[in-house]
Formats: sequence, C-alpha cells, structure tokens
Amino acid sequence: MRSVEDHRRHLLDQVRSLAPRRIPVLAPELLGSVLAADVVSGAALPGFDNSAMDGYAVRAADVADAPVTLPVDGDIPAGDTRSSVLQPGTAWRIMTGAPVPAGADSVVQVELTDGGTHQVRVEHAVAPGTAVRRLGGDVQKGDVVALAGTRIAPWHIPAIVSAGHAEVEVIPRPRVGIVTTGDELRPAGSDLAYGQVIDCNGPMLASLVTAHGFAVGAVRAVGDGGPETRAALTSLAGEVDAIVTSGGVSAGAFEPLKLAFADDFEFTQVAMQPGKPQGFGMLGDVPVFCLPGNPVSSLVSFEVFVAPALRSMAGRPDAARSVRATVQTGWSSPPGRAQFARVVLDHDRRIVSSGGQASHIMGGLAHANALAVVPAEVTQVHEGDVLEVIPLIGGA
Ligand SMILES: Nc1nc2c(c(=O)[nH]1)N[C@H]1C(S)=C(S)[C@@H](COP(=O)(O)OP(=O)(O)OC[C@H]3O[C@@H](n4cnc5c(N)ncnc54)[C@H](O)[C@@H]3O)O[C@H]1N2
Ligand code: MOO
Repeated sequence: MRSVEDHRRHLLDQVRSLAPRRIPVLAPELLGSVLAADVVSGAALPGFDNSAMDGYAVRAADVADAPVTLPVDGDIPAGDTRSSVLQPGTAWRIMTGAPVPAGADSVVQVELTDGGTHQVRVEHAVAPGTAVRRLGGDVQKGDVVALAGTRIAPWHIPAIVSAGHAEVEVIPRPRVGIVTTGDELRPAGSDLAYGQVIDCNGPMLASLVTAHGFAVGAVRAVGDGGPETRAALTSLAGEVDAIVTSGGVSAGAFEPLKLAFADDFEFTQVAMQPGKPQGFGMLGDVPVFCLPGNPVSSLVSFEVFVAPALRSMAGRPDAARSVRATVQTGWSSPPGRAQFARVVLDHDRRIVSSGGQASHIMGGLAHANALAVVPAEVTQVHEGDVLEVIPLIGGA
C-alpha cells in the first residue's frame, strides 16, 4: 500500500495551476482568487490635496492670532472640479474630500469656528498642514498596491479599484464537478425503497468545495454502469477544471469508476483509514479524483488529497493548518494504516473521539470538528498522547 504522503505527492505532481484570466472587480468569483500579476497603481492616491474635515480652508498664518474673523470666498463641496484659489486673509468653506484651494495650507474644522457663511470667526490657531490629505500621501503612481500571489480578500479591493483597475488578472478558483456513483443512491428528500440510501456525498462534497474556497461547477449522480459513468465524466470534463467522484473504486463486482477507466486511471490502495481505495486520472487537462464511497471516507479523502491539489491548481500558498492536541480518552487504530480519527477538539487543545470510527458513521462525524492523525505504526491511542490534528473547515 502507498503511504498517505506518497499519494498526496503523486497527485500534486500531476496537477497544474490554472491559466490566468481577467476578472471584473465586481464578479463574485474574484474573492478568493489569486493575483497572477502585481497590481500597479495608475494614479497617485489621494489624487489631489483634499480636506480631511468639514470646515474652512485657510492659511495657518492667517489664523495664528485666533480668535480672528475672515471673509468666506465661497463653498467647495466634495466633487467640485473647479480649481479654486484662496486669497490671503480669507477662507473657503470646504467639505470632507473636497479639493483644497491653491494657496490654502490647512483646514480648520467647523467645530473650531462659528460656522459662518459670509464670514467666519476662527476660535483656534492650527498648524500648517492640519486636516489636509496630501496628493500621493497614500500611494504614488507606479506603486504596487497588491502583489502577485495575493489571495484576494475584501480589504485588497479599495486599493486595487482606486488604483484604476476595473478588472484584474487572477488564477481563478477551480470549478469542480462532482459525480456520485451507485444504483442504490436517491437524491436528498426522496422516499427510499428497501436497499436504497440517500446520496449524501453529492451535497457533502459540494459543501466541501465551497468551504475550501473553490467553486462548484456541477453535482451529478450516475448508477453503477461503466459506460454511463464514462460518458458522464467525459462530458463533465468539458465544463469544469477538476472532477471529484465518490464510490465505485473498491473490489466489488460493480465498480463503475474501475469499469469505466480501468485502462486510463490508476486505482490504488493507500495505507489509511478511512480512505484506503483511491483512484486518479486525467481527462485531458482535467484531473479526476476518485474517492471511496463511504461518506466518511469521501470526506477524509477530500481533506487529505483533493483540497491540497485544488489549492495547488488555484495558485494558493495557504496550507492546511494543523495543531497538536492531547488525547483525553484513548481509542484503537488499525495496524499499518494511518488513521484520520474524527474527534472533538476543544479550546484547550484537548481531543476526544467523536464516536465510532467506521467509515459509514455519519452521526459521529456530525459531532466532530477535527481529524486526528494517528501514525500507521500506532494501534492504540492512549490518554495523554499528543497527536497532529487537522481542524475541519466550515463555512466562511
Ligand atoms: N472486498 C473488499 N471490499 C471492500 C474493500 C476492500 O478492500 N475489499 N474496501 C472497503 C473500503 S475500505 C471502502 S472505503 C469501500 C469503498 O467502496 P467504493 O468506493 O467502491 O464505494 P461503494 O461500494 O460504491 O460504496 C461504499 C459504501 O458507501 C455508500 N455510498 C456510496 N456512495 C454514497 C453516497 N453518494 N451517499 C451515501 N452513501 C454512499 C454505499 O452505499 C456503500 O455502503 O469499500 C469497502 N469494501
Ligand atoms: O478505507 Mo475505507 O475508506 O475505510 O472504509
């Protein structure tokens, strides 16, 4: 059996970062995409000297002996495109964000005056430069406002947009197609006949794709037929950047992925529990991750193999974050296979098993918030042991 690390490396070696494309700044898919090139400012920010306060533009020297009364030349609202000039010994009434008139070096905020419109009494002196936001004081034209490799978050947007960009070049978030397999599956909400089960992997894998910051391209279900499965995947490969399947990869008589792609994909066993049977192949440029069908096996396989591969395709430097935590009550682990035990991790970095560790145990999974990694050579976890723990990623 292949080790977990070897299988992950094997997958990462075969996936490529997606081709960059230009995305409008208002497109929802921009968030979480990775900049493919530095974003350079086409403008100085601020673009002109402007007022930081509602008040009066003055020369500081004219109010040095405050209280003083100055005639008001007029109003300068924000958005005023005239080039006003301040005559010495006068004031302009000015609003926050409005251009400071030539000749003025300061703004006296309205609270320090009587608020007059024809003339204004200034109660306090101000230092030169008070309440003036200088041209280029934030960003110079030609400055890099966001570096290539940045994963775009809301706080990058003001600088990018104000620097003059309505679109940016990014490595897009991979669009992922999901295909569940099995004649026994029925969609969520169905009434079931004896022997049938609800298809929970479709919705679960879709939510994993979203929670990890990728895009869901399609969610489909097929039966146990090889040709049907091959046709579904081949057609889906034209619509998405990656495909994740569940089921049909173990040793049964009706294993649709194996039937469909025996000659094209690699089916292997990885020394882990859950997640032992794994498949992988390429349909053109589109990687296809074939995960085992047991729901917990699918989830663990996604976390351990698919998420790192999709992050690599997305050009994302962020790695899965693991912590070290102390076992409160022990449990057993299969020999020769790394166990990804479903556990409850508390704020003091202590863990307990969330319940049964068989790969069909969804009730216990629903109580878990992390996966504890038990090394392959360990068969019994004891109270006080310290393990690597991968917190499960929820929604934003
Ligand atoms: N003779 C052997 N049998 C099995 C082996 C083995 O090595 N030799 N490995 C076992 C392990 S480990 C796993 S994991 C499973 C993986 O099986 P498959 O990937 O082929 O998946 P299926 O047989 O299609 O389904 C397994 C199980 O999961 C249920 N399932 C499948 N898809 C869904 C879904 N979308 N939603 C809900 N439940 C699903 C399915 O009904 C089965 O109960 O094989 C073991 N067997
Ligand atoms: O290795 Mo399978 O994924 O446990 O049940």
